[in-house]
Amino acid sequence: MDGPPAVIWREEVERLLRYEDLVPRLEQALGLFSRRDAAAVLQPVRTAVPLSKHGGFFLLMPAYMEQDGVLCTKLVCAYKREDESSLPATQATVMLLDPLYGNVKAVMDGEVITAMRTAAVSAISAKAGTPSRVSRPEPLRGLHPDCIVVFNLFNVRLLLQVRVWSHSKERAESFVASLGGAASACVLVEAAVSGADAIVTATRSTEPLLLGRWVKPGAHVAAVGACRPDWRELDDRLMEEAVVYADSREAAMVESGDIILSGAEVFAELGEVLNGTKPAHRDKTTVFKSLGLAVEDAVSAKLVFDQWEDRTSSV
Ligand SMILES: NC(=O)C1=CN([C@@H]2O[C@H](COP(=O)(O)OP(=O)(O)OC[C@H]3O[C@@H](n4cnc5c(N)ncnc54)[C@H](O)[C@@H]3O)[C@@H](O)[C@H]2O)C=CC1
Ligand SMILES: O=C([O-])C1=[NH+]CCC1
Repeated sequence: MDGPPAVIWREEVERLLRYEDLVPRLEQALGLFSRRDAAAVLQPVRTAVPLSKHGGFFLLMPAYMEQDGVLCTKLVCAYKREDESSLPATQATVMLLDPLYGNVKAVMDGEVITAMRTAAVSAISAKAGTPSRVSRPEPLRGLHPDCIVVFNLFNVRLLLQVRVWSHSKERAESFVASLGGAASACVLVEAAVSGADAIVTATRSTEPLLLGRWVKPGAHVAAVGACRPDWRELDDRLMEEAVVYADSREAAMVESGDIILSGAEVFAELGEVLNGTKPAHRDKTTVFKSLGLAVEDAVSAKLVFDQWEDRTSSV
């Protein structure tokens, strides 16, 4: 495509990206990534530039999928500080390029892509790591449509009850309200997680806030925050007792405070489980350390761009 890049912003990305298209592409991309086949995926560990003065960091996340003809990079800034700004703590922009000439085909909002692909990968990990005994025939009703789509897609029908904790009571309550009411806010982390089959941590905490002694044996934890080597969400006990999975081994050894500081070993990548080369220990306590992969953004951006081109050419 000649000419200036397409600019595809937030509302349009929200309209164009659907979990039912995204999830199979992510499963495939995670599997390809874990094969370490350079013709399928070339993705270095991302470049991180600390923004110490502002309590944040800047990440450059390139990926090249030769066989699929996808060349992409995401620029993302994430902050741990709390302030009065209404701007989100994680801000991202994705650029899709033509690998043949290097011209930029599209510049698109990366916040929706980041939020959706991260949630979908957590659901993929829960599908792999949650004991089958918690399955039930019908998902909990009344949840936000996004949750229902993700959980239905995977047959992860374990939502008997949803409990939410935030260090801000107002945020926990507003999140519960956004889920459609079929959830409850808890004042203590322990109350939110005790007895749970699946736990998601997605905070900007730099200290452990989920303690192993609260986690039911056999539970699955998707740990999404703590993406810097000195940040933590999970304590040493949980890291020692769990079988630990990660999206990328190399990234985990460089970026994950929960893994580096606890000395835990990464048993397998999620892609290896999806490829069938490593087992999912469903009946043990499992931790999936999510850091976020450029290849997840690349397949998401390709989906958005293909849909955008289809719509534009049919007008
Ligand atoms: N694994 C992945 O693929 C991705 C990870 N992230 C990471 O996930 C985390 C959450 O990101 P967003 O949802 O964009 O941020 P957010 O600001 O929307 O949500 C983070 C929540 O953490 C809370 N928080 C802040 N400090 C805390 C503390 N000390 N203890 C407990 N809670 C605290 C905030 O009040 C807020 O409710 C960040 O660490 C971010 O870097 C973000 C995007 C992708
Ligand atoms: O993958 C991602 O986009 C991010 N991981 C940590 C902060 C943002």
